[in-house]
Amino acid sequence: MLIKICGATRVADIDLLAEAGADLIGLWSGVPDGHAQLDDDAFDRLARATRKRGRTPVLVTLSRDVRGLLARVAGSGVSWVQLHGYQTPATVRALKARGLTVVKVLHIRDGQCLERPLINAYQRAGADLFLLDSMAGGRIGSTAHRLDPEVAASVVEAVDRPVLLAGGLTARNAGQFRAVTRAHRFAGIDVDSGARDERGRFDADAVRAIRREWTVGVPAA
Ligand SMILES: O=C(O)c1ccccc1NCC(=O)[C@H](O)[C@H](O)COP(=O)(O)O
Repeated sequence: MLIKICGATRVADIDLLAEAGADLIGLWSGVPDGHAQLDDDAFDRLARATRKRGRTPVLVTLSRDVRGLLARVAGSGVSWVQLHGYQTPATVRALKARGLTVVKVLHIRDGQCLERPLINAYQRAGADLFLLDSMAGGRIGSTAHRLDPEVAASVVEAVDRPVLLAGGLTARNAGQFRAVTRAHRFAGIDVDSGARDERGRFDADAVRAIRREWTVGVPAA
């Protein structure tokens, strides 16, 4: 299974996350006012540092501007894109046409998956993976709001692509999601808040504990 940690802003973050066991590292571009938004130079530098450490950088974005996204991936050599906003299936198709690996986020609010009617269209457009994330307090990411395990299990059953879970995940709540982690489509987890200390800095012990607890009983890929 994959461990994705989201929101690196410094090369020191990349060093820490790579050493602690992250497989994928989320770098933000096109997230206005986001706490981990990067300018283009910083994005390229952190993408290079991530690859140099043998990890996969992921462009995490709210943007619907396909030309802008293609320019960003061309400039940085990043090949994974996480569409975290309300991008359409057409956006997924346009990115897939350029050979990118596309992760489409499905938002869960009040127990409902907002994009459920679009799941088949995203699949036909070529989405490689889905990422389930919780919405809370008007925010659509890094909410630290725990996804409901039963709702997560029902969405995982409804899709035909591998799924990453997100939304308030920590080492401590791994046990609540065993029904999901045993599912054939479960591909891994994505964490921001739960990988940080009280000052908001990434915490290597927290990342190691997340890896240890979430891989219990999950066959190695
Ligand atoms: O954090 C945001 O506000 C955000 C905004 C736009 C795109 C992505 C965003 N968050 C990134 C993530 O993918 C987080 O890792 C995910 O939401 C899980 O966060 P957390 O619940 O804090 O573990």
